[in-house]
Amino acid sequence: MSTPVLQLKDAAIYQRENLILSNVNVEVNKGDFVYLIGKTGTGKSSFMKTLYGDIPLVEGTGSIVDFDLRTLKEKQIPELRRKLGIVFQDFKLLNDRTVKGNLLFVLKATGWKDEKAMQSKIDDVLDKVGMKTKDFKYPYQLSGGEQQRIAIARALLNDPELILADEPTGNLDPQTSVEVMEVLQDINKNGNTILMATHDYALLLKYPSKTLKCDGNKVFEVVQRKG
Ligand SMILES: Nc1ncnc2c1ncn2[C@@H]1O[C@H](COP(=O)(O)OP(=O)(O)OP(=O)(O)O)[C@@H](O)[C@H]1O
Repeated sequence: MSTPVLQLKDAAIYQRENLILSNVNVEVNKGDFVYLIGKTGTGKSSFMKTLYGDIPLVEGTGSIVDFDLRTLKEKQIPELRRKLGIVFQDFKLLNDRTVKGNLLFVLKATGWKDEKAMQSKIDDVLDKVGMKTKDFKYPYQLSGGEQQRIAIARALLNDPELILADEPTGNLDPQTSVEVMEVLQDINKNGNTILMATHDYALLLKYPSKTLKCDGNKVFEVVQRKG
């Protein structure tokens, strides 16, 4: 049986008073890898922002990792984000501390206290993204692809029920994009659910999966043709 981790029904998404997407009906189930595609300005980021509580949902219904987006309170947002792993195009690592420092910062901010448990979690997530030997480096000493791997490791720290990746390969060259995509594919195969916004059609062709498209203020599923 499929277990939904995200469900939007007849939802409308606004940026201030501007309607960006309407009649949005979307379901993402546990274990899925789902793409969200669409031309620039069609609402992919607005859609993602609604999911992590940056834009309030004011029309329709929406639930994500057991939070009701319509009744979500400001003070629940950190708790929601703890259950989500969020990966951005521009990595958003803290440049004043090492890779390990970046990961420790998130663990401490989310209530972890036991030093041994934190070290073991850091080793675990860095291993998953193939960066275990680079925990002493500063972000500016890493390539873009390596920085994105660290951002993915950071997203995995609290065993998220859903990973939201907004253009995770947007700042990377094609070869590095494929490498980062391989990491995302691996963690999906290991059971993580991923929703990834992208405009990189080459990745879609290379790694076909369920695809939602934003176009003309709507979101609909597109069927990818084989061959
Ligand atoms: N803070 C804002 N206030 C008002 N309108 C906004 C705001 N941010 C974005 N918009 C508008 O909302 C629409 C959708 O933007 P959004 O960033 O969601 O698109 P996108 O598909 O993610 O594009 P891109 O691929 O360029 O990131 C655009 O018309 C944009 O101008």
